[in-house]
Amino acid sequence: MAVISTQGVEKIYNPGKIPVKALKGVSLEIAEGEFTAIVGPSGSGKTTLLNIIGGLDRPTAGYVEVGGVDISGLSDNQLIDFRKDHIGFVFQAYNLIPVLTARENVAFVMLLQHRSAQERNARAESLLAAVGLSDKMDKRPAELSGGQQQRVAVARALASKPSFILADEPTANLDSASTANLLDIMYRLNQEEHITFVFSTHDQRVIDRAKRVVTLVDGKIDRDEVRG
Ligand SMILES: Nc1ncnc2c1ncn2[C@@H]1O[C@H](COP(=O)(O)OP(=O)(O)OP(=O)(O)O)[C@@H](O)[C@H]1O
Repeated sequence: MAVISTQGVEKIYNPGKIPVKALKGVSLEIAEGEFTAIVGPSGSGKTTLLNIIGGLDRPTAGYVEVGGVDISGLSDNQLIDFRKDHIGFVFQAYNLIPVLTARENVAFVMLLQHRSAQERNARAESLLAAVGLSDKMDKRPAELSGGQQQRVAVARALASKPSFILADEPTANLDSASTANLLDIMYRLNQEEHITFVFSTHDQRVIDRAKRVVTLVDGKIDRDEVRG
């Protein structure tokens, strides 16, 4: 079954007098368990597409279904609830909360879902252990390296038990050791927990690990390659 389905998605930004056509009819199906990279030149529409799939932005035209729900039919409030329950984000715009520890950052998402304190703590600890941060649970973001912060972001994205994880440039600004580490974690979660990952990237090391590579050029899908 498709977890994500877009049909003829168009996005026109109109900040000034000249409209910018960021997406020009994108039709894409992502099945459960995929580990898919969205690649393409700067400005080709990767972030715009992820924002639309994640319900952070609405398309100008076209249809978006996530987990069988037509998200274009949801009100803004319904969309907020839908995102919270179904989608894990590892976005740069979704930074960690600086005054909270790693454990509290992960647990916070579950507080919004009204889970018990016991469940929040237990799950936060097991997720942070899964991303190799057992010894950093009580550190605040400023006390962690960029790679460690990204791993907290992955743990936080998983906390809500989402249908899938969207990651916008998850390895941007990471050194090679942190990139390899984060990729291993994402890959393992995909293989062992069957969590669907869709991520945009410029990073060849990340592209090399993807099982499917969708290339956007100028707002359209130029290539869609599934690897064996
Ligand atoms: N909020 C906005 N208002 C106006 N134009 C925008 C906005 N966001 C993006 N654009 C434009 O839409 C096009 C696609 O941008 P987008 O950020 O989706 O590309 P991208 O492939 O993610 O780029 P990069 O790899 O540089 O992050 C670009 O021409 C960009 O300038």
